Amino acid sequence: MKIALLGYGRMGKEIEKIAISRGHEIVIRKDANDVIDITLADVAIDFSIPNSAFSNITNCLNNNVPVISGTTGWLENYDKAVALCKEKNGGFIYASNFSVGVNIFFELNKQLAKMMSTLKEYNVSMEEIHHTKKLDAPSGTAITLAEGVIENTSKKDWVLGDETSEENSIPIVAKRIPDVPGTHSVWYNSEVDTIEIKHTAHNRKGFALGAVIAAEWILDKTGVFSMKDVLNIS
Ligand SMILES: NC(=O)C1=CN([C@@H]2O[C@H](COP(=O)(O)OP(=O)(O)OC[C@H]3O[C@@H](n4cnc5c(N)ncnc54)[C@H](O)[C@@H]3O)[C@@H](O)[C@H]2O)C=CC1
Ligand SMILES: O=C(O)C1=N[C@H](C(=O)O)C[C@H](O)C1
Repeated sequence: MKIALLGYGRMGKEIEKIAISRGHEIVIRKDANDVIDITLADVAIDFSIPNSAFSNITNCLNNNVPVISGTTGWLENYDKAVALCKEKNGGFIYASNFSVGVNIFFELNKQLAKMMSTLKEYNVSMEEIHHTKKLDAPSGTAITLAEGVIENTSKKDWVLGDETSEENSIPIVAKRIPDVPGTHSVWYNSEVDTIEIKHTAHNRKGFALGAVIAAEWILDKTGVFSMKDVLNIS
């Protein structure tokens, strides 16, 4: 299939390698303000920057090109993207993390949250560690993890920082260390012990492979989907 890469940075280049190895053709490599004709592509993969993701996505949907977005930090416009996708009968997938491992980790996190929900002696908190070039904090993955806990416990929201006076908030610590592709931990601390679940990405290949698999999957479909649909995780 003919792929448009919207964003040709670290992820765009990693996706290019995997897409070509799976027999696809890259017909557009859009960086910054490049002017493109999106209709040249069968499908678009957006890994750009928080300020650009929404306009990249609307350009695809307005031109009947299905679009995968992995860009984080733009979700204040997510509902508008969903509405446009429905209006245009298009195809759209956003995932804060496209790796198979993290999508399993998301389900594990929800199961653990259910089990911990009645144990009031445990306090939940999270940490995400990423490379120093990352623009947003907390990471999209950490936000999805927090949402998984909120759905299954009495927690109401999350806060960025290591302490919160709000009993109903989940504190998320964001650390920036050179070259770290992405590490996420969820802790339940009590006076007597700690339960920890952790996902460590060793490189960006898992994110990129998941995005290409999602692009292959959405090609003949219309609707708004998630990685859970793509991977058929129950
Ligand atoms: N969902 C997932 O699995 C993953 C998501 N990400 C997210 O993907 C995004 C990109 O990550 P990286 O590739 O590491 O960043 P990067 O900074 O290496 O690449 C972003 C690229 O987008 C370009 N860009 C700027 N304006 C643009 C526009 N209007 N249209 C198209 N491109 C534009 C920049 O010039 C840059 O080359 C970030 O939001 C990051 O958090 C990163 C890894 C995995
Ligand atoms: O910016 C990154 O690099 C990553 N961003 C995503 C996020 O914000 O969760 C996914 C992954 O952790 C890498």
